[in-house]
Amino acid sequence: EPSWSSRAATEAEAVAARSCSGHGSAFVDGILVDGKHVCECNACYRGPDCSEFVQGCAADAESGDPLFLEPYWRQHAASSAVVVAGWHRMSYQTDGDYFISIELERHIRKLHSHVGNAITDGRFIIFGAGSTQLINAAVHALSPNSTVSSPASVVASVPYYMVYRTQTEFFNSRAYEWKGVTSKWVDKLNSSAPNFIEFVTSPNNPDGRMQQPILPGSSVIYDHAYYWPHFSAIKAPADGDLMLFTISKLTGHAGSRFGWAIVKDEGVYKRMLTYLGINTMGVSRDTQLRSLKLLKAVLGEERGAAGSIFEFAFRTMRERWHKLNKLVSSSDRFSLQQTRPEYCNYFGKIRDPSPAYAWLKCEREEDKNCYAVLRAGGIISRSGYKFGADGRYTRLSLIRSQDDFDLLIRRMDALITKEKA
Ligand SMILES: C=C(NCc1c(COP(=O)(O)O)cnc(C)c1O)C(=O)O
Repeated sequence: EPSWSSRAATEAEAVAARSCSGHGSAFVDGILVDGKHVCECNACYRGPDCSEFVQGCAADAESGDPLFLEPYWRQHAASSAVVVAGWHRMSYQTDGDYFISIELERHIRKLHSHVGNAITDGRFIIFGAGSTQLINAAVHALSPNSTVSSPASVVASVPYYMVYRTQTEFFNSRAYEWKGVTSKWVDKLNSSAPNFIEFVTSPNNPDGRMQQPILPGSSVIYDHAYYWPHFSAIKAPADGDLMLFTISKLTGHAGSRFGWAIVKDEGVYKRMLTYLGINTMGVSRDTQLRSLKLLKAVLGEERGAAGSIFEFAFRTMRERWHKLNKLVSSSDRFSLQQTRPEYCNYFGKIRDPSPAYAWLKCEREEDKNCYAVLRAGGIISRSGYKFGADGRYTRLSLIRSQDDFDLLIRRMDALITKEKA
């Protein structure tokens, strides 16, 4: 009698065996045509096995969809797969308090200690459905009770990740309000800014800069989504009062919707827990199971070993940055953010830049809308306007699939070559 899990394993193996020419994937929960799971193709590929390139297709460099890590997980299939029993954690309750898995929290602390990118001792950890859910949970927790106090002012430095603004405006709470660019307030305020909540993204999305708070006395939400060896030298463990991390940019599993916050103050932590309890009663237990499996795979590898996730991710991002930088440096029409090699505690050496995004500037006077210039060249980017910046800038995502990146380079090369003709 086959074991109860063998049917699930057989089904997963059969779907994994489906060839999509390396330009797509079939999924166990994908749709079936003639009893077979269809191939879901990467952008610009089509056909039953995704083998057909769509001529003239625009390169998609718009979102930070972290598929650059998919090849790594295909190479580590056995250590990262998990079977979910039909009776797995059916209860609302988990073994830990507040809908949090004890083992997953323990592995997160172990991971930060291994990488050396954050202090977790003496801090509280809370889970969110992506760090996206924790962004507003943190704003809520840091805002004063609106019945007794004026609303908190939420600010961020340009260029900033737009969700800080779009969420704050969307929730339209009496407890807080979006007040725009941090630097605008530095001169206006007297010595301290007790009622300000400042987002500090470090490394920054879109330009990769390491950032520090600039408003004295503000409450700070440090967003360290990209503070991993993939994208940044690890210079010291982050030690902020409230820090956000996400599995999306660590393992690439944006679809699992798992992020966490590391919080120093117990009152702030409790208010975030209340938010998560009321909002969703915690993060899916299936997602917590899978996230634990992925972190165990990551922690099972030797520091910086060839083929380990941090080595694979850094090598991939460094090569992509090097290729794009070389191309753009040959043009006087475009320029990129300044980067330089830095010493990394994780790898124990000086390492080349490997940012997740290119912050591209159109240098010609007439090119006021850089997004449009690239779009005309068959490249979909994310306009600087969306980061509160000038339209002369636009962001290129470098963390997407190899197909997306290869096409981006092809289109960028053609655009630059044409400019020289
Ligand atoms: C996907 C993109 N950003 C994800 C992101 C997030 C959201 O990550 P999730 O944990 O996947 O919800 C949070 N913080 C920063 C600074 C981010 O850049 C993007 O910018 O295209």
